[in-house]
Amino acid sequence: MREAVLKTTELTKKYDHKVVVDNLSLEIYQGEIFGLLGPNGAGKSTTMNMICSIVKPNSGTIELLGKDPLKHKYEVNSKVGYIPQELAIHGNLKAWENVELFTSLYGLKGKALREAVDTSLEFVGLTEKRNLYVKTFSGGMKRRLNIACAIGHNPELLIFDEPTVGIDPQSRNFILEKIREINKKGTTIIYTSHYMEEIEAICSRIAIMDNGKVIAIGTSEELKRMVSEDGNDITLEEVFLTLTGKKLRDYGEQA
Ligand SMILES: Nc1ncnc2c1ncn2[C@@H]1O[C@H](COP(=O)(O)OP(=O)(O)OP(=O)(O)O)[C@@H](O)[C@H]1O
Repeated sequence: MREAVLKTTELTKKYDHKVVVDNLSLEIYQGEIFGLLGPNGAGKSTTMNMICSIVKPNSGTIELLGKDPLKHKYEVNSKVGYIPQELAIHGNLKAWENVELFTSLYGLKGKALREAVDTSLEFVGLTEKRNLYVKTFSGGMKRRLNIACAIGHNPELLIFDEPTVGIDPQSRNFILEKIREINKKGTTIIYTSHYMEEIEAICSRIAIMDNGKVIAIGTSEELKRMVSEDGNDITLEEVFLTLTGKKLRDYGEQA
């Protein structure tokens, strides 16, 4: 039987009276690259933030690596890496200082910390830029550094929240290759993006989320067969639009 790295049961989050994550029950298995798709405001980041104990659920449970992250906060969170949508890095620190700062939060010290910083910078191709201030970095370099800050403690689960926003195809391709490489070493990955081709290229299973609920889940082929009989004549984007509709989301209730 496959081992669930993450299990959410009826997870719910409300802001004021609006339910933004609605009774979400989800299982993600060891070794997967699991893709999470959804229109703006679907509840993807809120879900990721609850999994990482950044946002507290109103109800429901989370089991992460077999434990309740609220009861075993340090133990569980030290095995998880989170690459947030908003860049977390500091422009007035050098590249290595950023990686050291974030990696030290997971308890690494001394030689182990120095080695983790070197390995992480090397992994994202920034060794030669280690002494530069981050405010001088291009968008692609910042995105790569954002990843370096989350991998030094060798997490068992890595969560990427739209890690390729606003970067060129070369940087994007580099990041996707690196995610595959990390996964091959055994790390389970959760990946959210609006880029369907990225999700299709790297994810073994995909969930489509809308209005706080998972409305479809499966491999890319299974999702395609949900809306088209043979599944060959349809793209993932067409599946997405068929299931979630074409109404713009960022105009809220007025649209
Ligand atoms: N701190 C907050 N206070 C109030 N409302 C919030 C807060 N954070 C998120 N929301 C609302 O919750 C809903 C879900 O937001 P969330 O960021 O989880 O969506 P998302 O699927 O990640 O969207 P996107 O693709 O745009 O990143 C949105 O309506 C958003 O405005």
